[in-house]
Amino acid sequence: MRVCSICLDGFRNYTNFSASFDPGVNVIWGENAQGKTNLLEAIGFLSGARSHRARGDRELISFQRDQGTITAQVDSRDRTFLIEAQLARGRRRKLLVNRVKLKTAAELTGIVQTVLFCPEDLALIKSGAAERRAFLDHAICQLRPRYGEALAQYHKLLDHKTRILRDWEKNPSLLEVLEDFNEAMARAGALLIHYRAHFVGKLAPRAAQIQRDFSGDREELTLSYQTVGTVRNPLGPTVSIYEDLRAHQDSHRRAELEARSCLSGPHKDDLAAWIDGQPARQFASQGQTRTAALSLKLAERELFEDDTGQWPVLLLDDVLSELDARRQDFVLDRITGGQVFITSCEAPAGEISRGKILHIHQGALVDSPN
Ligand SMILES: Nc1ncnc2c1ncn2[C@@H]1O[C@H](COP(=O)(O)OP(=O)(O)OP(=O)(O)O)[C@@H](O)[C@H]1O
Repeated sequence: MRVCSICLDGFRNYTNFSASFDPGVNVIWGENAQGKTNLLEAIGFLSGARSHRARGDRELISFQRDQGTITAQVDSRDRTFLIEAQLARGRRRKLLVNRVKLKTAAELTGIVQTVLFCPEDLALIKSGAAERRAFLDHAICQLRPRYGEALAQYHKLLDHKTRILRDWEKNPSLLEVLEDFNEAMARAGALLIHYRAHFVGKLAPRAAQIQRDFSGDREELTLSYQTVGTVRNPLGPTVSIYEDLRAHQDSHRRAELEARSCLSGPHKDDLAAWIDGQPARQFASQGQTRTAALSLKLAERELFEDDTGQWPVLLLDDVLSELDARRQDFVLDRITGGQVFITSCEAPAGEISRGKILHIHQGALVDSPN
């Protein structure tokens, strides 16, 4: 899968802009606030018509304009697609593939998939479990639609159960349905745990290998899936996970009523990370944090390829800062397979063996030496 070329008009700080890309590495460099992330965002938009940072299309349209367009030629599944996104203020957006209007943005995900790393992803290592759960959920949802359904159902049930536990003293009749909620949550929760455990089982060795390659065999990254303590075998059949969750609910019933909140379940899961045996959250340096977060994303990308047979397009925003020369070299030269876009504030120090360098200044291409 590769993005061959893109045209942007009225998108962020781009007017009448076009660029073509290499099937390998594309380094997009320029000073601050020139449009590097905007370009990455436009490429990311081709997958699912979503931006990783805008809250709506309005933010994506240039300040002085009423509409903006992204047009791209993409090779995927041995075919060529022309993708067009027409964004307009006060009107619904239009998405077209080969000039045919799409019914849903999800149809784009079948053509282009992307894995994005941005500075906010450092939170994957340094912040609380919620960020890591969101990473797992996002990755597994893209691969397994059934997981997305179970996740949505679980969160709906959790909201209801939270309200029951909060209000039961005022309204004791609510307790009559508590068991039904527990039962349904254990069913959906068992599926979540099953999928997460299998995903992490495949992700962990890949991420560990990538971290070793990155650091010249100096660092060992260990990932471990942490779920409800009474689940004896998260990799086992969902029926036994379900039974363990039910037993756990029974033993915590009184505590939950007293606490008036839902104390445990897969909504508290974590993906714990250690570097050389020390918890990464407390002890990883800036560079190690960046490397570990990136190793997770690169491992996710490999699992995608295993599953679909195509490399997703890799978008790396501001990944090079804080990395030493060896780690920069790994990013620029040793990420193999698939197309990669990397933004940087500096021109690459050395040659890049395969790929293209695009210099961006005020939303325009300055030169492209190779
Ligand atoms: N809707 C918009 N219309 C016009 N300009 C916009 C719009 N949204 C953002 N910009 C501008 O685009 C410029 C470039 O933003 P971008 O985030 O791409 O910078 P960057 O090159 O990645 O910079 P940095 O290296 O600082 O991260 C900013 O000055 C921003 O104000």
